[in-house]
Amino acid sequence: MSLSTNKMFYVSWEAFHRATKELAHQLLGKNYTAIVAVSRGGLVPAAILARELNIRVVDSICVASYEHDKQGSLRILKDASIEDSEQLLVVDDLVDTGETAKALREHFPKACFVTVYAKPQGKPLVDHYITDIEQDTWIQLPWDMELAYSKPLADK
Ligand SMILES: O=P(O)(O)OC[C@H]1O[C@H](OP(=O)(O)OP(=O)(O)O)[C@H](O)[C@@H]1O
Ligand SMILES: Nc1nc2[nH]cnc2c(=O)[nH]1
Ligand SMILES: [Mg+2]
Repeated sequence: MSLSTNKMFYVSWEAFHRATKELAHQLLGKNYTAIVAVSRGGLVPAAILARELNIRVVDSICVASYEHDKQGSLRILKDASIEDSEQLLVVDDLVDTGETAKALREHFPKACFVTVYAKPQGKPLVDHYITDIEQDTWIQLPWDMELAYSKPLADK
């Protein structure tokens, strides 16, 4: 979905950290040995999961989604150098339409694909996620926001 919706789900750094740690709890004890972060959104949860699960091998795959007529296809700008395996965690911040997840699952068919947030359309494509978000809601992530003054209600 695009940012045309006015339903927003605002995520603070603290809430993002808490939800990602909850994801780490779900993955603990499963013996993952490496992480591939789906850049850019997956970089932040990947760092948190690497710390919590004591995983020191962390790589990234850099992708860009096409817009307009080629919607759904994904361009790999830089591939990961880690091989696909059942001990590999592929991490993204969220799944929306599922197009990114679909392409990454094809790229890493053995790996475990996880996100922090999932919308209904993309949910079947993730192995683990923490928070359900409605399809028509835009997730505002903390790195896309800044603190700003808010007028008192009486002045609005
Ligand atoms: O399920 P989908 O509809 O494919 O959407 C999910 C993808 O969209 C966002 O990335 P985006 O392409 O905005 O780029 P970024 O991570 O570089 O910000 C998000 O980080 C996921 O990777
Ligand atoms: N920040 C953000 N990026 C997205 N990419 C696809 N869906 C979303 C969303 O809801 N929020
Ligand atoms: Mg992304």
